[in-house]
Amino acid sequence: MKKVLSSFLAWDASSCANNECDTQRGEMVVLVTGAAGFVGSHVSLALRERGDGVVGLDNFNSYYPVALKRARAKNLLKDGVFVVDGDINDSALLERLFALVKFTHVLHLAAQAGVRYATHNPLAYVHSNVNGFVTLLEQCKNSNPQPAIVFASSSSVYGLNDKVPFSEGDTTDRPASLYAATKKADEALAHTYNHIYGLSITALRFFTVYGPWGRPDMAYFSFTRNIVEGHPIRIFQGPHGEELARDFTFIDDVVKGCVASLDTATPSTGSGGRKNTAAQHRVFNLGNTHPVKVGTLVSILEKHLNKKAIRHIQPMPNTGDVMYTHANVTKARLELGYTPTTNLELGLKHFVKWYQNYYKSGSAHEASMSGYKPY
Ligand SMILES: NC(=O)c1ccc[n+]([C@@H]2O[C@H](COP(=O)([O-])OP(=O)(O)OC[C@H]3O[C@@H](n4cnc5c(N)ncnc54)[C@H](O)[C@@H]3O)[C@@H](O)[C@H]2O)c1
Ligand SMILES: O=C(O)[C@H]1O[C@H](OP(=O)(O)OP(=O)(O)OC[C@H]2O[C@@H](n3ccc(=O)[nH]c3=O)[C@H](O)[C@@H]2O)[C@H](O)[C@@H](O)[C@H]1O
Repeated sequence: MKKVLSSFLAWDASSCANNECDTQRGEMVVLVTGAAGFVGSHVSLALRERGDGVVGLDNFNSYYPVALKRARAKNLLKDGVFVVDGDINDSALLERLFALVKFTHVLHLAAQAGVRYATHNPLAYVHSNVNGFVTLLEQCKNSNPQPAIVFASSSSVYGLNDKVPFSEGDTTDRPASLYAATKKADEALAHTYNHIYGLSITALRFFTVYGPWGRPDMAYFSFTRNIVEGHPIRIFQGPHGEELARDFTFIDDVVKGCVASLDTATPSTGSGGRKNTAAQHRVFNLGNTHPVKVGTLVSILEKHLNKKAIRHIQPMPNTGDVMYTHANVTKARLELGYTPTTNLELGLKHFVKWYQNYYKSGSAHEASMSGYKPY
């Protein structure tokens, strides 16, 4: 594997041996799990572009079109990021990878995402989000040096809370979906590994992230496809006819939040499974702070696509949705310098341009969601 990896990597892993990298200067060596995914591919590119060492890991599962994941990985390779094809549950693979590369940081984004699909395939969430996370944490715990970990949690952990905007200190004990419950479990596991082993861990609660190279299972993407193809779209509403709203967050803002989290992550304090002193344990909201109704999102898409949607308004199915999300990002602003700058109007313009130029005509337009038809 060393030969295969080194021939693909555009950086010199030996320069970061013995943990001599200066993270303040951006000289990090980062394992990005879920690198062929939407968020992972964007952050990997951003890290690579500023000179950090990046190795990806992704199992290229077929939750949504694999061709899209392969196309993202192909782009990454052009910039010197090789994505290892493997599962985070494969502890032997992780051990080999960590023996080969002295990672200073792990950006853990691999997960079974999607709120509603959890009612169809709950065990996929347990496999990737719970078992997989523990397998990765065990590897980090046993590594020497122990890398600092930044991982994707979710706005969904706020569940049925109705106090808005959501702040990091709010309770998260009423998850509305199994997906949310697994992300809540991840946050609890992070606390434990920090407490016992001194692992430095940061949880990032993303709020409905969208943009070019996005996820075809998400509403903005499937709505676009259906509008373009002349199919109806379903817009969910609450039990009393209320419109649902989301704090839609543009990918470039989320990338900046991820990079700032890595840059401010302190090293873990344990080594080879032994704890020395307490290390960093942080939680941040990465949202946009301006919730928008789903119907408004559709109107913006109609404008950019210059085509009317066929709207079917329907009661929200009982599959784990919440009515409303809204991030308070004061903590992220103060500690990470995080300030979202792209509004939904502009962000969807970027997405539609990508969809029309690449996706519609590209090779990634294949259906492979294992028979699951979300919309
Ligand atoms: N996109 C959003 O709106 C959003 C919102 C909140 C949280 N998140 C979280 O952010 C992270 C990234 O989300 P995304 O939108 O890029 O999703 P994505 O599905 O595009 O990316 C996840 C990647 O992880 C890979 N993966 C899944 N299970 C794996 C496993 N067991 N081993 C190795 N690879 C595996 C998948 O193949 C995929 O490429 C996820 O943890 C997700 O739960 C996303
Ligand atoms: O921030 C998160 O924590 C989550 O963000 C994302 O979930 P959601 O906010 O549910 O995004 P998305 O599916 O785009 O639905 C958007 C809106 O459209 C509504 N919606 C959806 C489908 C449909 O057919 N009709 C409809 O009205 C729907 O009811 C909702 O109101 C990620 O997928 C998830 O991984 C998770 O991490």
